[in-house]
Amino acid sequence: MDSSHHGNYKLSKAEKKFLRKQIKASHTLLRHEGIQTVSCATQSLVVANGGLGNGMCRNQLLPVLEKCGLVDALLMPPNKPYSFARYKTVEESKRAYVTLNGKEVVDDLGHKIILYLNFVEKAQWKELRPPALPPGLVVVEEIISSEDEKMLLESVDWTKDTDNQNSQKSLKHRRVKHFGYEFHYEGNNVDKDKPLSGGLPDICDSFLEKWLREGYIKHKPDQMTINQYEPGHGIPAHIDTHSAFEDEIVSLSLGSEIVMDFKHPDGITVPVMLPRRSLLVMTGESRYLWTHGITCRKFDTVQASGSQKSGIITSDVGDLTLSKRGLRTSFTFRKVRQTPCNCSYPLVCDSQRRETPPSFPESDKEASRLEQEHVHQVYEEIAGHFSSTRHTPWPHVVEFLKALPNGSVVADIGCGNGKYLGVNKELYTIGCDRSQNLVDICRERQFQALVCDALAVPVRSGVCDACISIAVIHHFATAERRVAAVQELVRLLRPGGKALIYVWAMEQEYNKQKSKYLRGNRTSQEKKEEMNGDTSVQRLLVEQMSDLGSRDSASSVPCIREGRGNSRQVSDSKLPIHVNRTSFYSQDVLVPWHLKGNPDKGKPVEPFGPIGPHDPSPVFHRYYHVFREGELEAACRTVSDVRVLQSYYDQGNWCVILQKA
Ligand SMILES: O=C(O)CCC(=O)C(=O)O
Ligand SMILES: [Fe+2]
Ligand SMILES: [Zn+2]
Repeated sequence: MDSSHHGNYKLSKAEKKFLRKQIKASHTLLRHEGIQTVSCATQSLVVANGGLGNGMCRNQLLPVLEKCGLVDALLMPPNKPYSFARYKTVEESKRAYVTLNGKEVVDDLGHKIILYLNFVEKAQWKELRPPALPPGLVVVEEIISSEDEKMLLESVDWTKDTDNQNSQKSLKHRRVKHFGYEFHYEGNNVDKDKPLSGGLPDICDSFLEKWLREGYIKHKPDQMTINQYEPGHGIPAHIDTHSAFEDEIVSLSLGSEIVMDFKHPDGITVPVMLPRRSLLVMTGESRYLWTHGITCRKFDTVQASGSQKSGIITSDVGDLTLSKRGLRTSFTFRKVRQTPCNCSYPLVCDSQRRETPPSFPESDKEASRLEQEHVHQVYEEIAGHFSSTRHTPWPHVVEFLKALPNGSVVADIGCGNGKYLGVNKELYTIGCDRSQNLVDICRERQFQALVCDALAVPVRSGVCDACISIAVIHHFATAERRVAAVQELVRLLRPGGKALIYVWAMEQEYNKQKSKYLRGNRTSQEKKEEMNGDTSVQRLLVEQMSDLGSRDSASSVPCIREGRGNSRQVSDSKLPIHVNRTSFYSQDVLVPWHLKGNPDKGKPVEPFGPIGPHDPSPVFHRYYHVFREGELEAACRTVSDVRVLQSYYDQGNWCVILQKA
């Protein structure tokens, strides 16, 4: 049967609805994934909603497909809400197309999922993942016996109240216990002068001695953290603070296997299987440069055949499925460092910052200086690259602009490269930005724009019908300055005029959904934009198909992190450097921008430390104050003559629409 020919026979309402959705699935695959479907029958099908990314297991989908014929290959790419099936013959794939299209199947958790099938030329999947483990990483399987595992697990006493030593904590998404030295999550460091009494448990001693003897580890650890993860729990991506611990960090997995994600600063993610009773050894690059973390979820994407138990999850999408997590307890052993770290990764080394990072501003003057150095100057330097990553206007901003009456006068305060200036041609729009280079880009695009500070816009009061300020006010470094920026926006409005404000949210996970900023696993094209926090990257198919009964198993559990996710030591009032693509643990942060391209545009300075041989792209740090829920609204309420019409969360941002009285 050809999907485009349904003869003269009149379709029922349900059939029409199904057809619409099937066509939509095909369009979405093309638009977002570049997968072409074809109208003539072939041996191969793409099965939308039949993917690991929306909770479908290999052993659930395969029998369904096999009812229609012999399946040659079933490719299930990780985290994707679709899979590819190749049948032995076209006859069989046609049968599948006819019988399974629109068919409801039930996944592992009893959710109903409707499949949409389309023919493709070839069942193929280009794997972008490098086939190697991060350098310096080893997983030693079966390092202990089942009996020892049992004994170690039984030795952990979670009931004992050791609060006087402050070594046991119930964090939001796992339980922890510390030995030897306590790890302080607030500062991401240990107190070297205050070892905990008792040292490491005696029970660990014989194992450590044995691993030393057999060469799995080189140093005897003096600190241990026990983490316990229920299914759905996790640990945010982080690098164990360089200045706190020596090179070698090892973690023993007990009770259940789990997949740990390693991420390189360039954006590559390598998921690594840690089987139960295995020892993860991180040294060198894998310990110092790559982040490690465990995503909060109840299922992991694993190899179906089980031939290779540990290490990197294969890139063979013909052999992936989902595995239900169990209760995992890990013993992480580290050696506390007594001298500063001198690793070869200065960009991520808290011991090797050449200059001291800026502090939290104590006065308006300091705030202004911080903004100058870590907002204005940075945008001036990165303008070209920044602009090349900012194409797609955010839909709700577009909606706001399109809803304004024709002829409205609109100011875009902090217009960047002008991506909103031409959205609605029926408006009179003027942009302004603090960066000359960005304003030049706007002018090249034939938009009206001028350079100014958002605290002093050279426009008469009350002349604007509307104003927008998208991703700007979070760059002001005190609460007073942020309110003043709102005040200035309101000053421009005529009575009844409206303003739309977007600021970056501290909460990058909201309503059980991770923002695009947090979501990993992207393609190389996506990487370019995502690397520096652009939120306009392509949406996942699973979102597009949200009305098709899909669910995102990868983020089905809310996971607000307990304040970790950065490798830096946060001492006194120094601003912490945020690790891109991780949760925020501080509201005032420096967010790195990895400058790519135009190297001839003068050698930009590297603020904290030399550019190592490992990272060819200079890094700039932009200051941000990320807003907590309600904070933007509260700031707006202190401004007179204005009321908050609407307040909402949109893809990692807090947003308000104001109206002048
Ligand atoms: O659970 C694990 O294996 C790792 C724990 C970890 O990375 C840490 O506590 O720093
Ligand atoms: Fe760690
Ligand atoms: Zn270091």
